[in-house]
Amino acid sequence: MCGIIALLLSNPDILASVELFEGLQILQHRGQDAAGIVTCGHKGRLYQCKENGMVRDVFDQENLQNLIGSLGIGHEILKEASSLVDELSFVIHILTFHIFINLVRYPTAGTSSKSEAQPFYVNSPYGMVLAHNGNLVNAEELKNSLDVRAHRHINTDSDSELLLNTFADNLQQTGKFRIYEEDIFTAIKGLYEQCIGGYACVAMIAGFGIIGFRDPHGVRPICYGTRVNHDGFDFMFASESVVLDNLGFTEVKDISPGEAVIVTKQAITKRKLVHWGELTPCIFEYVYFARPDSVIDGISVYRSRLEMGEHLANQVVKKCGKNLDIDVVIPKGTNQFLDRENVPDTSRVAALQVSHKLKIAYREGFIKNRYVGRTFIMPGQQMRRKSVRRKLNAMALEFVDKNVLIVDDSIVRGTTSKEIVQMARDAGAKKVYFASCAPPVRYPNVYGIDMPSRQELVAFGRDDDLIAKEIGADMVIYQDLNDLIASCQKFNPNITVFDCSVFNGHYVTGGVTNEYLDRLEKSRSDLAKSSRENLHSPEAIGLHNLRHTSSQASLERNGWNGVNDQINMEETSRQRKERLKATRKRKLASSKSEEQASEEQASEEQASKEQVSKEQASEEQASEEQAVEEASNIVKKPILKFRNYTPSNEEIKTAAKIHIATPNDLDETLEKHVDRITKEVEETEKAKREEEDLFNLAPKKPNWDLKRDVEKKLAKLERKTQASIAHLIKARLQSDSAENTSIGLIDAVNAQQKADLEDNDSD
Ligand SMILES: O=P(O)(O)OC[C@H]1O[C@H](OP(=O)(O)OP(=O)(O)O)[C@H](O)[C@@H]1O
Ligand SMILES: NC(=O)CC[C@H](N)C(=O)O
Repeated sequence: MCGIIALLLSNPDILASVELFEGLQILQHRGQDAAGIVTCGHKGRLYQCKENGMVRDVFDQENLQNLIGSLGIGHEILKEASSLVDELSFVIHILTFHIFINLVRYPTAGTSSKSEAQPFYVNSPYGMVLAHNGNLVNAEELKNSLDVRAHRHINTDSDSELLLNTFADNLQQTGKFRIYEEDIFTAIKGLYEQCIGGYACVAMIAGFGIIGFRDPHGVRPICYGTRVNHDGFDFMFASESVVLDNLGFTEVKDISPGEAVIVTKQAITKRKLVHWGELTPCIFEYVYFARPDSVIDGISVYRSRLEMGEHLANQVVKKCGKNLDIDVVIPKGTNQFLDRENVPDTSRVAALQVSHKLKIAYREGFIKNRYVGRTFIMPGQQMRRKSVRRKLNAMALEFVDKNVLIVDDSIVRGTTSKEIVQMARDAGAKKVYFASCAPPVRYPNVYGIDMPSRQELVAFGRDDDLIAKEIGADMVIYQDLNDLIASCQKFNPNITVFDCSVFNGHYVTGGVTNEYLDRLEKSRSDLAKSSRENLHSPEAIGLHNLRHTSSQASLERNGWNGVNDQINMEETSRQRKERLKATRKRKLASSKSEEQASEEQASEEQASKEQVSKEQASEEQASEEQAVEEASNIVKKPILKFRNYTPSNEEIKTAAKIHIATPNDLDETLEKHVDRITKEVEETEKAKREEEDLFNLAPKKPNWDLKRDVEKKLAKLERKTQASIAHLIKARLQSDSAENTSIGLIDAVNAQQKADLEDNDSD
């Protein structure tokens, strides 16, 4: 699963990267394995930073500041890695983590190399980048067609590269030197017909704008919103509405299936391009993936989870009947702290409702360590299992001598349920019942959730009793699929079908054959990935940046998604600051000419003499600032500016200019705003035209064949022209109110004019 964002800011001097970074942090629960941002600077040049790791590991103040431009797209991804064979090999791999991460991680499509981290880039027919959430089921056919028909070189196994190249190829077919919205719509319409699967995409065309589009069945979520401020209007696409809410965007809408929305500095244009699809959003978003404070396709995720709890309580009563002997309802886990980086406590909302409905006490018996990420989206079975233990801690008091009902959002591989049932027993529970808000997961997901192998699903080929036995529970109680659908549909009855493929094996897009599922299983099961581990897989060419070392070091320190989390925050931040300092100095040194460097040295020496009484630390600081200032002659870096949001990252906070929007900022309607901008543009254009007229007095160049004959006449004409220009300038200077300062200049012009006239007469 991935989180995607695209942002266009009206003020060209504000860095889009800052809010893209904030947005990706808010979407961290959708993917923990890699993150990337690409921005577009003033001259249409693209800047990028993408790397393996959590958002906080990939970006820092320096690389955010180097992501120049007021528009950009961001992406974070969940990838999948192989299971490690046994506990011993797990330990070995943790110790040699740099090798581990290069060899065994694996995404939903393609490999896990950095070069396959999104966003992807192509340079033809325009500079284009794309990021997506989802998965294509006809990737092989597409790849073949792009090669044979379109002659496009596809360098990775990532389906994002295929989507981007299909889009680019379709644009190329329009044969235009400059594109317009119409051409983009034509290209995306073609893409809808060529690409089968679930995909929500954001793209950016250098120097043009940003684009959001969603597959014709609307399987994966994507929404957009606008924000009006003093500079104009800003526009953002995001996977979940919570990002838009947090960053102050309003008028939030979902992109409908088969629709595309194009946003430039001048206009927002949207169009539904195909009508053969029907909105079938993935129901697993509501069950597990999305944050409760998001609204997807008109359905509040939080409300749908409450409703799931209501229905689940009915199932408990149905299954236990008169023997209902539960003392306490306990959710799978409760976060130790509540802050914006937290992953959602998916089971908690439903568990509260179950307790309420059954009138049985609710207790938070499992406390979560927030530094350990979401285990379901972690690489490898051993790691998932170990992480559940590290992440959750059972409070014995809440379990001892009790019959407990543990409520979780889902049981997929059974890793979590098995571990926590055992933890409950170890803590002294008498009986352990396990209730799941989702029905049994029996089929693979092919639309972007990494559940590729039927064999790995604990419910595959097992009934409820066998599942209970497998996870060690006294009883397992599942949600009914119709009840799950009703829980979501209640809040948007217009949605008649959901993608429930993991529960019923029905794939709404078509094109998912048994052969495809077999292929998928063979290539992406934990077992298949584990044998890949031993293969050497060199890095493919990709647009990745030079941060491998630091990022790998960070992974070595923090472990994969926080699994190995002996986190020493101070040490981490100290090392990061040192790295930053060194990189900045290196960059400055290499980007300056020798002359500049020696000038700088001289001025640095001067500065240090003047400050000789100050402490060494502050001297260093000053010279660094001076160097940065000089470097800004090469690339002028705009100020980081946050709006409607106070950053949590201290480093960024100190470097940023915080601007909290007042209600007045939002008073203006979009229409009024656009009118105002139009007027401003017209006035500027008019002024420009008037200015230009003065200089259009210069004669046009003669035809070369006539030049010989008219050369003399031309020379005379030129002198006369000069005299006229001088005359005009003089007239303007005389009318100038600051007469005194103009006198010298008028005399000079007079003299020049006189000389010209004498020269003229002599002809
Ligand atoms: O049966 P499994 O294969 O273990 O998968 C299901 C579990 O995975 C998820 O937890 P996760 O730790 O990923 O998410 P959370 O942080 O939201 O609790 C989910 O909430 C279930 O507990
Ligand atoms: N989880 C996802 O949405 C995966 C996106 C894409 N298929 C990739 O593997 O990069």
